[in-house]
Amino acid sequence: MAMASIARRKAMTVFSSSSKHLCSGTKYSWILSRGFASGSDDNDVIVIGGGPGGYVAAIKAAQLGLKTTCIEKRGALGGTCLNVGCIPSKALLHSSHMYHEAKHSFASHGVKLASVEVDLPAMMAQKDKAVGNLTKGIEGLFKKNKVNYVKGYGKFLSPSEVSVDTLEGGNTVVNGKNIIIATGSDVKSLPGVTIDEERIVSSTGALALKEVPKKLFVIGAGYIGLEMGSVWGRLGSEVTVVEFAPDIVPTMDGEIRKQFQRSLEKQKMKFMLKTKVVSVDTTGNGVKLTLEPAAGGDQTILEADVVLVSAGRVPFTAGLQLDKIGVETDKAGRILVNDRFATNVPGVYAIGDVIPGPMLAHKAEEDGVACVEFIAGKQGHVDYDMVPGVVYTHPEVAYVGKTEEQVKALGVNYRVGKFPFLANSRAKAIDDAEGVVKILAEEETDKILGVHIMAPNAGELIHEAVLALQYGASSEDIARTCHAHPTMSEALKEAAMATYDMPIHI
Ligand SMILES: Cc1cc2nc3c(=O)[nH]c(=O)nc-3n(C[C@H](O)[C@H](O)[C@H](O)COP(=O)(O)OP(=O)(O)OC[C@H]3O[C@@H](n4cnc5c(N)ncnc54)[C@H](O)[C@@H]3O)c2cc1C
Ligand SMILES: NC(=O)c1ccc[n+]([C@@H]2O[C@H](COP(=O)([O-])OP(=O)(O)OC[C@H]3O[C@@H](n4cnc5c(N)ncnc54)[C@H](O)[C@@H]3O)[C@@H](O)[C@H]2O)c1
Repeated sequence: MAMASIARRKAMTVFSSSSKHLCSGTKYSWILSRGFASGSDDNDVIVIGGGPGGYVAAIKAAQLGLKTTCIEKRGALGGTCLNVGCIPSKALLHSSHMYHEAKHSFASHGVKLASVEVDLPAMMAQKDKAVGNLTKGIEGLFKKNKVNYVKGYGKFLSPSEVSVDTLEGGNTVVNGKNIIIATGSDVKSLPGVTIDEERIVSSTGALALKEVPKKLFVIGAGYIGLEMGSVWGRLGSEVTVVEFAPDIVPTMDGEIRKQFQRSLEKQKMKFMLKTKVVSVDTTGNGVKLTLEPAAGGDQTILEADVVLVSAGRVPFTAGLQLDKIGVETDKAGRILVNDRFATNVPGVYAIGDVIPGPMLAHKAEEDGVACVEFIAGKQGHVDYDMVPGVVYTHPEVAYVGKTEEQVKALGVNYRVGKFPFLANSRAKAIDDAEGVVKILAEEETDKILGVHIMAPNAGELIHEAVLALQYGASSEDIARTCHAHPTMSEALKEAAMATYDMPIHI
């Protein structure tokens, strides 16, 4: 019966009424009434910003037959994610993990090495190669899909005209019926902490340090702080993370977060929670930090070689001249959009990090596709409740849906099923068994509400759970689905069994 319910729900849930961006929309009929270009030089769609939101929107628009131009100021496509974010950080996470494994784990697998050394320039070169290949790949996709690419800084002259100061030094004006703002985000600065990208670095500087700092101080225990802290910690830095909040990664399920913090502490990462940085002094050789409890109290002075500022990111709209056309933003500077990504100015849309919602590349991509589908008169679909989050440390932590704290706050009766990787045969076979799968399901219906995984490859394992949530599956649906043996995925099946019944292997 459970299997049948998967198919039944499939039809119901993908385009369910709870989906965020599905409006039949007479209210927004002006979007379509602007029409598409017809043989003039005008574009159907102009996209400002070539990051995961912008470049994906541009390609999709072209695939839908719309004449499309993408304007990007950095001289390379892929945005923050490909150039100074997701890709270079994952390259360094992988390289530093290999070094750490070679140094600390290979011998227990019977692989003996005379010596293991870090060659930082070679590590950086491998990262740069990965970035270069991928950004050039997007240029290739633009050519293949006939997206016009303008390299330069875009600013609005009117709701249908964008002036571009080109990287070659000239200026050109691009016209379009529909304009999508996909200008992304930038690092959030802290008062009294001036980023010089050498001793006080943002994530961009932390991805390109010339030597391994002896002491690295990280401000903010979020995604960037923990990922980049892991990279440099594995390469030999003493890493201390200061966090204003009482917990690391505030969006994570509390129980998983505690286990995760213990795991990072075992890797020698130190945490100072409920603490704030009062000032940073760079007049001497190193950096002197004055710290204070978040609630006030005695100050402490610490020294570090490098300080990473990773206290969040803010939407980036500088120089766009939004005020000229009257686009509304909220107090945080995020562009306000309706369920179809339309701003208050007819014909102007916004997607990705520059609008409210999770600041994640895959969310920006989904926004981009849905936005141009609406522009083309089709239905688009993005559900922010179904956007997975992954912290790419070792082990990784991945999650989708509600945390236990959120389920409790909703007053829903629920069950919890857990399964540790210590009881998973594949994890034991490869001697990498730290972690757990935790599933939350509604007691009455068994419908899955949230899935939280800490495991070496949690970022891959989570997608079965995302699909299950998206299709409204029950824990029994997952438990009765055949999983290959021996795989880490079997831990998800066992956790599902533990949710509505009993697991076999523990
Ligand atoms: C260190 C780091 C690691 C990250 N890792 C991950 C990860 O592993 N997974 C994940 O999902 N997310 C990750 N992120 C977040 C991810 O990078 C962003 O969510 C994503 O890039 C947002 O995409 P976007 O298209 O909205 O904006 P962006 O990628 O910021 O792209 C916006 C682009 O617009 C351009 N632009 C801005 N203004 C103008 C203008 N006026 N004219 C022309 N061009 C303009 C910018 O140059 C930029 O290239 C990471 C971020 C950082 C900093
Ligand atoms: N793996 C990924 O998907 C990934 C990786 C890196 C970045 N990102 C994205 O980039 C964004 C930015 O990353 P981030 O780590 O800078 O932000 P974040 O929002 O993930 O974490 C920032 C942390 O800094 C803390 N903080 C804020 N002000 C502080 C202060 N004054 N002192 C001490 N702590 C302070 C916050 O409480 C929070 O825990 C994230 O929102 C995330 O969406 C994602």
